[in-house]
Amino acid sequence: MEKIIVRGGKRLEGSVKVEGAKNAVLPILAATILASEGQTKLTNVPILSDIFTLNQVLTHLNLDIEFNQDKKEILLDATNPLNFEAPFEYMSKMRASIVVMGPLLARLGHAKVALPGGCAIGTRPIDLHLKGFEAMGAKINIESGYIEAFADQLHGAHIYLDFPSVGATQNIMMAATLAEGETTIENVAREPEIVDLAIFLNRMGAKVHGAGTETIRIEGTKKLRATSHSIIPDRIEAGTFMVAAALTNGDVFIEDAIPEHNKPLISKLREMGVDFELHSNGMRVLGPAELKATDVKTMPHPGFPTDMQAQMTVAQVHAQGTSIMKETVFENRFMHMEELRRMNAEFKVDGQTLIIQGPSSLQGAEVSATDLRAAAALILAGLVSEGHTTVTQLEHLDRGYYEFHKKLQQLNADVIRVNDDSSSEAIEEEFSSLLSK
Ligand SMILES: CC(=O)N[C@H]1[C@@H](OP(=O)(O)OP(=O)(O)OC[C@H]2O[C@@H](n3ccc(=O)[nH]c3=O)[C@H](O)[C@@H]2O)O[C@H](CO)[C@@H](O)[C@@H]1O
Ligand SMILES: C=C(OP(=O)(O)O)C(=O)O
Repeated sequence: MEKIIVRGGKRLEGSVKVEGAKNAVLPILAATILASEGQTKLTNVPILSDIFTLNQVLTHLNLDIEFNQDKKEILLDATNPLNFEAPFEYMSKMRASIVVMGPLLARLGHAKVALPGGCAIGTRPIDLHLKGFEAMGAKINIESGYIEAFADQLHGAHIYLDFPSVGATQNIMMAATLAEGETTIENVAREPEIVDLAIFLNRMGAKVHGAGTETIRIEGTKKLRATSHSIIPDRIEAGTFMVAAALTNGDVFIEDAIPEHNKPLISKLREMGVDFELHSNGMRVLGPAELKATDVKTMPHPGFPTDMQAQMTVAQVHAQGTSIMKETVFENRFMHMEELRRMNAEFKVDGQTLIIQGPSSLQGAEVSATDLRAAAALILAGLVSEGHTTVTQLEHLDRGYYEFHKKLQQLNADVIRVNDDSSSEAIEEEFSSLLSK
């Protein structure tokens, strides 16, 4: 096991490049199941544990996969006879693998997947995915922890989502590409990752219209073929570096960050006193000497993203004045706050709302990452804490950030990643070696 140790106090400066988006590549990998002809080539693929997990699922389903990590490129071939079952062993590792269900149902008329269950941030049901499949003619059985869906031929349908769920929009959209007739889905998710998936599907020969708006219309086709696609940059990784620059009075250029994808975050950080220079190949972020308090409410896109909530709370803890954070997307996404409390953060929790009294003078402590974005938030907090902050349970970080400590080092931060049992001499030596880099 490894841990990250942060020695606070450094101003972040320099340039950092973001990877391809985890939340875009996962559904696109699942969509390759739909191609009954040719070999798919995906580029700008991030090297993350979630990608390896989904590749295991796809390999189990009998796709041929080659991941060239040097080139950040994956080749996939789904022309073999495919299996219809994604077992618990893989589904339990990553709930996002539920997105194989729509493509399997569309391509094979049969899908059996282990129920994904909840996770640290909430219960995360999949009722909306299943309602969509049923509306398209699928029969659903839930038994012994597995969901099984059958449909000789899916047909088009008119579906209204009670909530603009990202996963349900993706699953239903993929299922509809090979359905007979036209499917309309209303109140869909509008995230940039939905648009990237629609572009990919249309390159495969699908007819998806309206992605990025509230209504998506899909004309079913008989067959889809493999294609090539470059994954969009990760707006949440970019956002995490924006907060890092904001916190440390930094001057950071975030290469490949797309301002359009991060409007609500940029707007809130501007309110807090952060300056931005927006360029065609990225953005320069200039953190102020002192951040101002601000109120934030998470919402489906184009609202403030829940995946930036934890990182933003660190900026609020560090800001002058009282800030509010209201989480409306997940019911249990404040677990990182109790870890921040050990670092001296001052706040109150009132249900789904945080009242944050800043600025807290943060003190380094041993803290544990409870989920992916909590891991990033605790490391960010370490950057502005006195002394050393040790963050454990890095398996959460590795789901969504590639070499996060190295990218922070490149920006001048004192951050190291060491084995759990490293001696204090070894740790000091590792920090000293940063000076010579
Ligand atoms: C791999 C991936 O892309 N993950 C993202 C995706 O997750 P995911 O696709 O799981 O998130 P959803 O948009 O589906 O979930 C949002 C809310 O809707 C609820 N819900 C969802 C489906 C359903 O059938 N019934 C239901 O009640 C969920 O419990 C949650 O409270 O979008 C989330 C919201 O932006 C992000 O935080 C995740 O990073
Ligand atoms: C919650 C997240 O991912 P997932 O939906 O895969 O758990 C995230 O990316 O912050």
